[in-house]
Amino acid sequence: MAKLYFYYASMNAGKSTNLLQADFNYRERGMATMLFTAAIDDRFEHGTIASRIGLSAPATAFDASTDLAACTLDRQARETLSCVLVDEAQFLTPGQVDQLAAIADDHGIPVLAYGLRTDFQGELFPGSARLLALADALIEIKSVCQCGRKATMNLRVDSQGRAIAEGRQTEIGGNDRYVALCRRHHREALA
Ligand SMILES: Nc1ncnc2c1ncn2[C@@H]1O[C@H](COP(=O)(O)OP(=O)(O)O)[C@@H](O)[C@H]1O
Ligand SMILES: Cc1cn([C@H]2C[C@H](O)[C@@H](COP(=O)(O)O)O2)c(=O)[nH]c1=O
Ligand SMILES: [Zn+2]
Repeated sequence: MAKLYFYYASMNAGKSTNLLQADFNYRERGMATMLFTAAIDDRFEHGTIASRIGLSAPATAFDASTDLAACTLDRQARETLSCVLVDEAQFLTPGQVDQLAAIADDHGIPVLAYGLRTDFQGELFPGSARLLALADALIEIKSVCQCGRKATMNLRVDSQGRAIAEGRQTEIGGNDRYVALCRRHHREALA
C-alpha cells in the first residue's frame, strides 16, 4: 500500500535538498514523479524547488485553491507516476493534506511531503498539524543549533538580527529572516 510520508524539520535543515535527491533517485530509474511547491514562496523562480546547496527542479505551484489530487490524476492520465513530492508542505490547507492521503490510498502513489513543523512562535502550521495527524510515517530531518543541540525551532529576526515575537504566521524569507535554534535558545531569544 502506498504511504503518505511527512518529512519535517526547522528551516535550513536540508528539506528541499532531501526532496530533490529523492526525486532524482526515482527519475534516474526511469520513473516519473510529480513535484509541488507553494506559489507564495517567491524566494526563487515561480514554480521552482531550490535548495541552498544549489540543486533545483521545476514544480507545479500550489495555492489554497489548488486541487492537488486533480492535478496529480490529470498527469497520471498521461504518464504513470511513481511518486508525488511536495515542498513547503506547511502551506497546504488541511483539505489539501486530505487530498494527498487520497492520492496514496485510492491511487496507490506514494506521497512525500516536506515542510516546517512549527512557525516562529512555536505554533503548528495548519498543513503540518494535518500531516502530523494523517501521515503514515513522520520523519524528522535534523540540523544543529549554534550550541550543538538539535535545532527544532525557527526564530524570526529583523534586519538587525533582533528577535521578533509577534506578527503574521506567514512571512516568506530565508537565512536573513529566520534562524533555526534549539528550544532553549529560541525561548531565551524571545524572553
Ligand atoms: N555549498 C553547500 N555545501 C553543502 N551544504 C550546503 C551548502 N550550502 C548550503 N548547505 C546546507 O544545506 C542545508 C540547507 O538545505 P535546504 O535544502 O535549502 O534546506 P531547507 O529546505 O530545509 O530549508 C543547510 O544545512 C546548509 O548548511
Ligand atoms: C518559521 C516560519 C517560516 N515561514 C516561511 C519562511 C520561508 O519562506 C518558508 C520556509 O522555508 P524553508 O527554508 O524551505 O524551510 O516558510 C513563515 O512564513 N512563517 C514562519 O513562522
Ligand atoms: Zn541552542
